Order: sequence, then structure tokens, then C-alpha cells
Amino acid sequence: MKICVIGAGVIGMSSAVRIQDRYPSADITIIADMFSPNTTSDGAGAIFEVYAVGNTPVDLLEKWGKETWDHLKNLTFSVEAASARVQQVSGYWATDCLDEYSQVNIHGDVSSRVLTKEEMKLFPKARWGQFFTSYLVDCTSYLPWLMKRYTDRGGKIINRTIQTLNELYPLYDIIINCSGLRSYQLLDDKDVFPIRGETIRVHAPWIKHFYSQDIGDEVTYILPGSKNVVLGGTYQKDNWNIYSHREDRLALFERCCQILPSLKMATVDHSWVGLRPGRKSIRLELEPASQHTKCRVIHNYGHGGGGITLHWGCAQTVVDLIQDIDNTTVNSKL
Ligand SMILES: Cc1cc2nc3c(=O)[nH]c(=O)nc-3n(C[C@H](O)[C@H](O)[C@H](O)COP(=O)(O)OP(=O)(O)OC[C@H]3O[C@@H](n4cnc5c(N)ncnc54)[C@H](O)[C@@H]3O)c2cc1C
Repeated sequence: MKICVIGAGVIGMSSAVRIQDRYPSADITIIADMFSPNTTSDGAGAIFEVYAVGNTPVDLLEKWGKETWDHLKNLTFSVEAASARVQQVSGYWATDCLDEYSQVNIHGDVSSRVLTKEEMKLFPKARWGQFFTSYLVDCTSYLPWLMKRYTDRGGKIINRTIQTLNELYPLYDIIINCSGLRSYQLLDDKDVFPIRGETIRVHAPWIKHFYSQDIGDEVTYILPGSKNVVLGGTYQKDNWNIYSHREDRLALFERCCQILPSLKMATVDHSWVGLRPGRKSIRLELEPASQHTKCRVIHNYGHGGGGITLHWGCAQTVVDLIQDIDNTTVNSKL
């Protein structure tokens, strides 16, 4: 089986590695024009938090989230945690919205509890909050860790821009499209849209917990990563601007300081802008070969602000779809 994975962000890398896990002898090539540390995935705040991604059905989000949670948990407790830089972190999360997503799915975290009245004072705009333990992923270490695992097992890499999927026909049997936001151009998929996010990374080693507040589309978070503390965020739909804005930085810094005033003493490392790959719902499905796409394509893109949270579970579904193709091919030969 010759398989091509387009994309070397967290979605492409995890898909390639999961396929190798299931099909050790598969001939796999990753084609991408951005690699770590230059993908969107590298800049993500990267906390595990299951929440709505467009209209993607909740049961799918739960399934992919659960599989990713278990993977991150196992990784945290293994010797690999040191190089993969996946860490367990506890903290405070508050919201003004009490709908079905308001209770973050914490997959049986026994340490979780509702915030006290005293703790709720940290989040003046919120009505309800929780303290729980989750996972933080430093993608600038995690992606190279996945890449090493992939190349050590014979995975190939090509640095190239793909203009159309048919360029890859008939070189590969299956294409796995993990091109994120750029599926907008690659497939002319007008359901894809950017959700602009700005973050500031600061040195504030005294911060050991995460703090996160969701008020409508206004998301504010403080995430103590292994190298620095990530302050976010902005959530601007349909904004393609990749340049940092002073007003955005000041506004988000002020919101973070309202939650945790000690941040005023932090030193700024750098700021960053990334475009989340928004879509009306995550596209994870097989597109059979047709005149339009001459090869079979498994699409895996449009994860919005949840790509880190869902990546391992989505990669498992990619493997399941390949397995279906494999079974059909065997059956047709019998
Ligand atoms: C500010 C911010 C904070 C975030 N925080 C979180 C968080 O806390 N938790 C969470 O779960 N998620 C978070 N996210 C979302 C997460 O970062 C994304 O969902 C995820 O990174 C998407 O991964 P991806 O692999 O699809 O895309 P990308 O990382 O963008 O990778 C796309 C890959 O495809 C390649 N590619 C695309 N088109 C082509 C082409 N035509 N030819 C060749 N190569 C191509 C690129 O070169 C790249 O390698 C955040 C995002 C932002 C911006």
C-alpha cells in the first residue's frame, strides 16, 4: 500500500504514525511545505479541552477526545514524556454559559470539583467554573518527537507544495489530506474559514496552574507550558491577517492580568498569530476515486480550535477507514 499524507502539523503527523502502528510495512510519504516549528500546530496554546467544533456531532468529539486523552495520559506516565513534552496540569476553568458543553469532559478526573465562591472572584464575568486536571502539549517538541518515531520506522518526507490532489495520481493508492486551513484553496472548500488567534509567551515561572475563561467568543487563557507561559487568546472568525496587532496584544494581556495580576511582573518572550482551521464541521471521511479526485482520499481537516485535543482519536478513524478500504480490496479479489 502506497500512502501519501499531505501535511506535517499535528493532524498529518499523528495520522502517519498511527498508520505505521497498524500497517508497519506500508510505504508512507508525508508531503508538506511547512514543518515544525513553523506549522499552526506549533504555536497552539495546546491544552486538552473538548468543546464545540462547528456542528461536529458531540458523540464524535467525545470519542476522538477520549482516545486522545488516553494517549496523552499514557505518554505522560511513560519515559517518552521527557522528549514528547506532554505534561499534566491542573487549573481553573470558568464560563458564563451553562449549555451542554459547559462542563468540560474530564474523562473521569477524580480531582475535579466546582469552583468555590472565593475562586469565582478570579473570573468576574463567569457564572460557573471547575477545577480539574488536563494535559498540555508543547508541539515544538511533540511534533519532532512524532517525526522521529515516523522516520525511525522508514517514513519518507517530501518538502513540496501541492496545487491539486491529482498531481499525486497514480503515484499513491491512498491520499490522506491533512492540509488544515489550506484545504480552502487546495479543494476549493468554501466551508473552511480562518479563526485568527493571537498569543503572547511570557516568562512567569511562579505560575503553576492554568486559568481559562470562556465568555461567548471571548476566550482568555493562561497556560503554564514547559518552556514558558502562554497567554491568549483572540478568536476572530474570517480574519486572514497573520500579523500581530498591538491592540489585540494589549487587550488580551489586560484580560489575563485581570484574572492573575502577578502577570504584570512577567517578561515577554514573543507574540504569535495563528489561524485555526475552522469549518462548519470537521471533515473526516473517505472520498472514493472519481473524475474529480482520481485517487481515494481520506480527508482529515477543519479541527478549528480543537486539533490538539482530538488529533489521536481522529488519526485512529483514519486507520479505520484504511482498514475498510483494505477489507473491500481483499473481498473483491476473493
Ligand atoms: C492561537 C491558537 C491556539 C490554539 N490552542 C489550542 C488548544 O489549546 N487546544 C487545541 O486542541 N487546539 C488549539 N488550537 C488549534 C490547533 O492548533 C489546530 O486545530 C491544529 O494545529 C490543526 O492542525 P493541522 O495539522 O490540521 O494544521 P497545521 O498545523 O496548519 O498543518 C497543516 C500542514 O499542511 C501542510 N499543507 C497545507 N496545504 C498544503 C499544500 N497545498 N501543499 C503542501 N503542504 C500543505 C502545511 O505545510 C502543514 O504542514 C489553537 C490554534 C491557535 C491558532
